[in-house]
Amino acid sequence: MKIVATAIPGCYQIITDIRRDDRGSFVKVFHEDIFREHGLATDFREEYYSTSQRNVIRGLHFQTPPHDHAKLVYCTHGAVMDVALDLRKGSPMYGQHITLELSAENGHMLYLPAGLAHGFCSLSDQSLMVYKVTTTYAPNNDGGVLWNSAGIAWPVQDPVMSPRDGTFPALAAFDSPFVYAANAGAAA
Ligand SMILES: Cc1cn([C@H]2C[C@H](O)[C@@H](COP(=O)(O)OP(=O)(O)O[C@H]3O[C@@H](C)C(=O)[C@@H](O)[C@H]3O)O2)c(=O)[nH]c1=O
Repeated sequence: MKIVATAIPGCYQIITDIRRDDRGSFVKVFHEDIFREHGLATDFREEYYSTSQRNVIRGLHFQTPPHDHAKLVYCTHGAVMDVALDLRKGSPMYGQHITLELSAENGHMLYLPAGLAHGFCSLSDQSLMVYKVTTTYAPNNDGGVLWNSAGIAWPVQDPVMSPRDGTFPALAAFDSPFVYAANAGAAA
């Protein structure tokens, strides 16, 4: 696997080696030594997945301190436009985002340090997204920023969304509890 820096400090695109043969494919998604060498968290505590139909947008989500976490995401079926938004006060990229395509075809993953919001738009009829996070689910610390308030060029204007995702504050009104630290890649 190749770990590639993005414009957001501590946030990495991870390019996996997809080994294809007559049976199908084989993809390694986690290697503790390689993650550690690059300063990425390795202490994942929970793992989950979701499926989304075409034009679904989920996000932009995070957990607040002290339950904030680093997150590794990848798509094992279909394709998504994935987004990471930097919410760390003092970060040179505060309020800015990156987008990249994650798909079963390209096998790319995204690693988000704590303090970033995450979201995606499903580009295929079915997208299966898998997550690993370094803290467990804390419903009272589960928050978000409004999907269309951060200048993201979403491919749909009228997405399928959860009611909750429409209630989050706009980025401009969001008082961030996250603070930028130089060792941004590590878990909280
Ligand atoms: C995130 C989460 C949700 N839930 C529950 C709450 C709810 O009943 C149901 C669905 O939750 P949500 O609507 O929040 O699911 P969803 O909108 O898919 O939330 C996800 O969005 C993407 C963008 C992320 O980055 C993820 O970390 C996560 O926040 O599952 C858990 O039990 N554990 C969890 O860790």
